[in-house]
Amino acid sequence: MRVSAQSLFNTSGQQLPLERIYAPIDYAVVGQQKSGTSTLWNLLTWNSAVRWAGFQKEQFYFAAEIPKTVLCDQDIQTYLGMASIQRLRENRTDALIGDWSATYFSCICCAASLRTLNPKMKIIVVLRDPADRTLSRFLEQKRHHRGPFGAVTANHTFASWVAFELAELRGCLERAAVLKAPPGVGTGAGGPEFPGWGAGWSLHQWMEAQCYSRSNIVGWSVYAPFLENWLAQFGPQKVMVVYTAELATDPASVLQRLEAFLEVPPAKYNPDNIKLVFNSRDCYNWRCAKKKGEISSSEAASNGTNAGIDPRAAAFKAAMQALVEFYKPGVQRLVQWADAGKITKVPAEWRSIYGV
Ligand SMILES: Nc1ncnc2c1ncn2[C@@H]1O[C@H](COP(=O)(O)OS(=O)(=O)O)[C@@H](OP(=O)(O)O)[C@H]1O
Repeated sequence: MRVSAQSLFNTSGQQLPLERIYAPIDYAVVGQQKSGTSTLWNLLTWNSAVRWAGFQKEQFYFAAEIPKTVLCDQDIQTYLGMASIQRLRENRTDALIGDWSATYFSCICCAASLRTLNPKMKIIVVLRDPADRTLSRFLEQKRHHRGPFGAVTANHTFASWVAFELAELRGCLERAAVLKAPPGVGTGAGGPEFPGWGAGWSLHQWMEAQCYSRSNIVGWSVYAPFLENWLAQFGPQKVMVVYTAELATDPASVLQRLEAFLEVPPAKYNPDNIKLVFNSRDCYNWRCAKKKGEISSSEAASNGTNAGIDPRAAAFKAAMQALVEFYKPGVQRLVQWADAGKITKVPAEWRSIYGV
């Protein structure tokens, strides 16, 4: 990126220190994809002390949508240039700069890369009811034929896709289980509280996490291994979990909590604006805002596709139930961490839906 000498001066003619312009990012909202990250981006950045890296919401710099594009050893200098863009644009270096790539949460090496970039970085994770996230991502791909999973889902209904991806995942997990260390070897008693990639995970845990990270629609909703990995690198004090459900019911509290976490002065938000929903199934775009009442049901939004999204159909109900069973152990782990005060309390609905 080219920087003119002029752009290094702020409006009052004072020189901006180069080491601040090109300083690493201060925080990252790492995902999860399809959990309301676009809404949060639009809401939280109404606070002028909170800015983002690059020109748009997501950079996909260290990981894109498909795991094979994970690039944890990407060029640092270019990345620092991305961090400088909003600082230069606004002629200031006092705002926080964050990376909003929702693909990082499931990227196994990204936590280590970001910690190397800035060990003081604050990490924000947005989590949605796992089965709902899966449905959301599937529907998006059905409607976006040119999306990364548009072609492979084209001939599938939701039920047939869930059966297919669950079978793939279970096969992968079985192969990973062969690597399970015998008792007393690897992590376990005496190991770190939150092990992660390069930070205490055994080969078995690494491969298991890979199974989920290579399964974008179903596997990315298994949050526990990914969250454990971020907690391993940053520790519970620097990782804040927010749930989509709270963003829906009480966005003002979520924003206040995040401002306190990021240690920025609180902004005054327009009460109507913070109720908006961005990037919904009725308008796939990071900046597209809808009022809640304007968003159609998943069933209605799937009209014209062969997605088979019908809450009354036995096949659809069975697929949702299969997902609930599959996600239950992961949700259980989140509940344990929440009960131990390590992460934000899990929404009450999750406890009843997942029976934990
Ligand atoms: N406030 C609030 N309440 C309830 N639901 C919400 C909210 N904000 C976003 N959403 C839903 O989150 C989905 C979009 O998530 P993301 O913006 O993270 O998607 S993306 O990863 O950037 O593609 C998208 O889900 P679907 O509509 O099911 O596709 C949004 O409707």
